[in-house]
Amino acid sequence: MSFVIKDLCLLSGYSIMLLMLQAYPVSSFTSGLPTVLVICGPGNNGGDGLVCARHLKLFGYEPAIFYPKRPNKTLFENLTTQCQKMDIPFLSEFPQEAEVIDGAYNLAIDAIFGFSFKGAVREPFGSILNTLKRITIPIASVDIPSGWDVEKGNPEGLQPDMLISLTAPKQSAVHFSGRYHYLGGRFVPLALQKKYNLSLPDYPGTECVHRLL
Ligand SMILES: NC(=O)C1=CN([C@@H]2O[C@H](COP(=O)(O)OP(=O)(O)OC[C@H]3O[C@@H](n4cnc5c(N)ncnc54)[C@H](O)[C@@H]3O)[C@@H](O)[C@H]2O)[C@H](O)CC1
Repeated sequence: MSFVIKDLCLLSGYSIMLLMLQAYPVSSFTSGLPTVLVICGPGNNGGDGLVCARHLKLFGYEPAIFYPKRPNKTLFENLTTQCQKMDIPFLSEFPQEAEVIDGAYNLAIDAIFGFSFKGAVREPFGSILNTLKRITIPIASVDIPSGWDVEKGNPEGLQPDMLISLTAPKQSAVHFSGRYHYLGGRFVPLALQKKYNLSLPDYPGTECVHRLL
């Protein structure tokens, strides 16, 4: 099972990076390399963020990672080591002021929570989300905007510029009001698509991503 999750994290992170390239190309940033703040949560959504950061670095972005709750699991330890070996900085503290983030970064990736988020947000993530709600640089959320109920969304929560649904959009995606909605990942075997009656797009050729909005 962990092998499957690892593969899916790798594919998800790679898809996320492809979508960032499409929506926010490096060439569109005129003053130096685009800096990206990647905020990673404690589960697989955070793992997607780590993989994404690594690929962004390979494609000319300057990612920095904030990863405050690191699970004691080989998969996440290995993903962390890979980022460290690529000289991607890990922040020891999260900037409290939205203006500091706006001044230091061009983009933010919200890889805090995905479909297993439940209940009231626990610290340190409550404070982090409150700060993220006040930043003005674009936020790209992985799978579900963090703090949203997987089905009902959260009108008071983060309102990202980009949503990257993985495998299939979750029900809360109908409440997304940002500019870009992409579907990343081409992971579902036909048998599962049939079993759950999923209506997924065709991915032409070797495409792994699909623009929905
Ligand atoms: N095919 C796919 O769709 C794939 C999706 N992937 C990504 O994995 C996440 C789901 O991962 P999972 O580990 O199940 O959960 P999360 O990352 O959403 O978070 C679990 C983590 O968060 C903690 N937590 C839950 N609620 C709270 C709360 N209220 N306050 C604080 N902390 C909370 C919980 O304790 C866990 O530690 C999915 O969305 C995709 O992004 C994979 O890449 C595989 C393919």
